[in-house]
Amino acid sequence: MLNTMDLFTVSVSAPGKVILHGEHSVVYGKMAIAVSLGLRSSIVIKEINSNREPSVHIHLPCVDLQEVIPLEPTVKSLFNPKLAPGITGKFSWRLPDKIDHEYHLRRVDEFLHLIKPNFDSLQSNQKNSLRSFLYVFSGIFGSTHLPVRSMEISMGSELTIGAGTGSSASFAVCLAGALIQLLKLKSSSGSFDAYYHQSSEDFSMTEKEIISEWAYNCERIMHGTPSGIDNATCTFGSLVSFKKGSKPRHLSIRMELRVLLVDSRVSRETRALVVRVAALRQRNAPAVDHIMDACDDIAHTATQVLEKLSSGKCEPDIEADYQHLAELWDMNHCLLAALGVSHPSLETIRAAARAKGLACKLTGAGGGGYAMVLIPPSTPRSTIDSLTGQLLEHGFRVSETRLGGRGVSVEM
Ligand SMILES: Nc1ncnc2c1ncn2[C@@H]1O[C@H](COP(=O)(O)OP(=O)(O)OP(=O)(O)O)[C@@H](O)[C@H]1O
Ligand SMILES: C[C@@](O)(CCO)CC(=O)[O-]
Repeated sequence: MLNTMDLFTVSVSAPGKVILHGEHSVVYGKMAIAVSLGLRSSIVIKEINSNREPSVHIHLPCVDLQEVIPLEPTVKSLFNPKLAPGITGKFSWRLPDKIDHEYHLRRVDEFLHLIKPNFDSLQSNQKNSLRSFLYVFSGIFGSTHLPVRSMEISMGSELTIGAGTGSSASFAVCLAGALIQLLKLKSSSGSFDAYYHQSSEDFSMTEKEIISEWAYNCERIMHGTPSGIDNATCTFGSLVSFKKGSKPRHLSIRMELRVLLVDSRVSRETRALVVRVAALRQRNAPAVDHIMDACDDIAHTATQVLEKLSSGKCEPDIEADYQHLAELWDMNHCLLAALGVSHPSLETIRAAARAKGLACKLTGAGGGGYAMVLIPPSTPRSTIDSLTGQLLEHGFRVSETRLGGRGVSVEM
């Protein structure tokens, strides 16, 4: 019999991400680099004693959703996920890349329709959050013998949802991280199958790889064919480089780039912008291919400069290295503008930054969304405050944040 001593609470956070270089060109096989944001999502899972039917109480204020999911039918319908066709053995939570994704997702969808007959009338962001929750919860706990009990789960985020800063990956990384942390605590606490003799307070590299893969599966639920760069960046933090068809590469950059992250408040659709670039390329293939090659060179050079800056070996060059980065940001923005994915609001932000001697580029698909202003360490506080004031007056949203911070972490 479990007593209150066995009730666990876990708290986990994960960053959002921005693309530093390689947006659009990554679609054509070039290198992209993304970096974690200082803005984070967080989750708290609290096991509770309840006299009512054992249930999971989910509170997702960012998508305006509050749900109670009964545990017993969840266990019956969704536990024991299957391995993908052609793979023999038994599924384990350590093998998210081996799950029969389509089948498990289909079971989750059928189950949600069963317990929530009005499921189809929910907004699509609410549906995706619920699907992702049940998918990961049953995928992880459904392959263990650990007893599941009533719990309260609540999630918050400092990120704007659906604006290109990786809120979906950050959400999924938090979720998978917290469930794995709970599993660690439960299995190290008693006489259950001991996955861990001792539960550590943070995630190991192997656990991070597992978390990133669960989050990748959630990204598939949200987007269909994600590249994998978002979940990797939100999990590992720091800098991730990515090329289509290869595994994302985690680069350990021990520095934090300071930026002003400016929300143009112009909504845009990534898919439409990608189509616009494809159409431009169809009419002007050689010119567009040269632009993509130039973006690729910029991504490679920027990686080298960042690695140099982070090595800490060359103190006297810091100013020059930041100047080099600024130059690369400027060139990259202009190349993206040549592809037709800037926007008057992004140009207004850039002009204000340039008037203060600061480099600025759009990030993500463009056409609106976010711009980033690079703030070298020597920038006077008064310059940052004055630029922020001007941008706010134009009606933009501005957050001063750091890029390149820690990835998924257990909060004390
Ligand atoms: N804090 C959260 N709580 C619940 N659901 C969330 C939360 N954050 C993100 N989501 C889910 O992620 C979806 C947003 O994914 P979407 O890819 O549209 O935006 P993004 O991840 O911010 O942008 P991008 O993928 O271009 O960086 C939401 O619709 C919701 O389902
Ligand atoms: C524009 C794009 O390169 C980045 C969008 O964040 C599209 C993609 O990589 O799928």
